Amino acid sequence: MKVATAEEIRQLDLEAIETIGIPGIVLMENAGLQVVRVMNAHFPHLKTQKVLVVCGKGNNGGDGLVIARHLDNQGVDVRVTLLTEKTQLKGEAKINFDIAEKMNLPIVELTSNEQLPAFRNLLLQADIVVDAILGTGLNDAVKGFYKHIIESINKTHKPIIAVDIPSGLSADTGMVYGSCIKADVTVTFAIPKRGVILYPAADYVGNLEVVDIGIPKKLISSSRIKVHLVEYANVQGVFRKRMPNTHKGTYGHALVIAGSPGKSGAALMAGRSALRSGAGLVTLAIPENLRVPLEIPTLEVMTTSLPETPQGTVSLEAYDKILNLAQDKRVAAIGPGLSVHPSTVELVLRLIRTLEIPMVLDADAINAVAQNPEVLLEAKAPVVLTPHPGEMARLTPNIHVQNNRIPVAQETARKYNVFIALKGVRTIVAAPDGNVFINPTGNPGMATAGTGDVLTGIIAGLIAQNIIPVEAAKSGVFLHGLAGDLVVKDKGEYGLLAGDLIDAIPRAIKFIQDYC
Ligand SMILES: NC(=O)C1=CN([C@@H]2O[C@H](COP(=O)(O)OP(=O)(O)OC[C@H]3O[C@@H](n4cnc5c(N)ncnc54)[C@H](O)[C@@H]3O)[C@@H](O)[C@H]2O)[C@H](O)CC1
Ligand SMILES: [K+]
Repeated sequence: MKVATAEEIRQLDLEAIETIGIPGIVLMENAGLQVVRVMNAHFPHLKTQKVLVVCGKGNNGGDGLVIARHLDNQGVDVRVTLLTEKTQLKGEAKINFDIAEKMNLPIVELTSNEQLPAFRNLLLQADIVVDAILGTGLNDAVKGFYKHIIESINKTHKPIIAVDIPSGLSADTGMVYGSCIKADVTVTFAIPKRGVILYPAADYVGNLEVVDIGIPKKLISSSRIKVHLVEYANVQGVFRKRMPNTHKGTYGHALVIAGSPGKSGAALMAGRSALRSGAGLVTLAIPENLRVPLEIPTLEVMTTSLPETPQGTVSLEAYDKILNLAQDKRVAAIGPGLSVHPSTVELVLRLIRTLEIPMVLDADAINAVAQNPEVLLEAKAPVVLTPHPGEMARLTPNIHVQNNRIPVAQETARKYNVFIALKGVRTIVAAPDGNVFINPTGNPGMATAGTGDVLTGIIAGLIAQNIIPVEAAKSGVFLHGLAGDLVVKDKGEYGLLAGDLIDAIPRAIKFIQDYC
């Protein structure tokens, strides 16, 4: 599903009105009716409830007036507060105000702080509040009178239905500036806006309902919107049923270059995750000193040892051996627990320049790249990077990563011609062609050591099976989060171990396959 900025949805709205000829008043009517439908679904006893609809001065307020009219038609006890003088209303919002006035709906104009006690009184009498104060037209942090109104609504702890987006939320960034309505249900129109998907703003959304307001689907699919929310249907094609006449060679061989003293677990987890994701074979290339300790726990994963530095990390001297090892592999995962020893860093940079198989770079491989990001432009094969926000910041030192997750990932992917999976709540996968995929799976239980190594192994395991990098990154991130969700369903969030995730991968794959 596409995910819009305020400008993109405005553009779609305009095209529906001007190019297709659907009058704006029709879109607003549909929007209002859909909110009423969702309210009826959420509140079976709506008819016995008192609803306060709080309307701002723009089209979001116009939607509110449509909602109030239809609730009144249903026999609901509805009141409207208009946070502007009626003379300020324009266009469709004014038309709907005039209709509501002629229908004798109880509308109170409230425009100043002196009237806040009257507003609080109305709030006290209400059972449900409809937030139609501000939508995608928000252009600044909410201050003054609007801020007081929003804070009064939040304080009542009554169910709040937000129209399109909770008022105060930036549709574009996922940030909340000033005050914001904390909704129980948000009914967003046509397609979700970035702000209702991304955190921290997503915390204000409650249950998200995406409703059709009559903007033609073809307009949406042909629009230039490049940001998507990943859904089950988008990843099911990656996990197809296997053909009977196949063998482990069919599912590819992954090379994992990882580990250093004290970090053998990272290597092992990446290797096991690649196998759990369906790779036919995995070879773990580790520094010599880890070979014996890893011999027993690796079981299904093969190991091979590499020349090491005096500190026991993989050294530049391993270069020729790795080139040889890469000959019959479909992918190389590089980085988990590798260290940033200068010789190791030099090795990583040389491998990026010369390997001719796709690479998944994580952890210390990303730290190596951060020393010279231009090396990515010399890569001969596709590169997937899986940075957490701290690693991303090392690649893009002048930008605040967490406040700009989509643009940072998108621009870095374009600039260096790589695929990026920027980890964190709502992992962002960005491709060099500008496409961005927001991942909905995962949970805070996964904020624990080693889950990043698991993701690296999953993506490598999928590429080993000839899944193209963008699909491997997108579906790998989805699978990883889903495995975490399944574990949490059984065991709760506390004490989840990365190893639990690895064991849940097959179940998560089956869950995706069976989902309908
Ligand atoms: N295709 C659709 O999705 C449709 C959406 N509709 C609804 O229209 C709004 C967007 O309407 P718009 O008039 O552009 O903006 P708003 O109603 O959000 O508010 C604009 C209004 O508020 C002022 N303002 C902006 N920021 C602030 C602030 N921080 N404090 C105070 N006032 C502020 C601004 O100056 C304007 O006057 C969309 O969300 C949907 O709800 C259509 O109904 C149907 C099609
Ligand atoms: K709103």
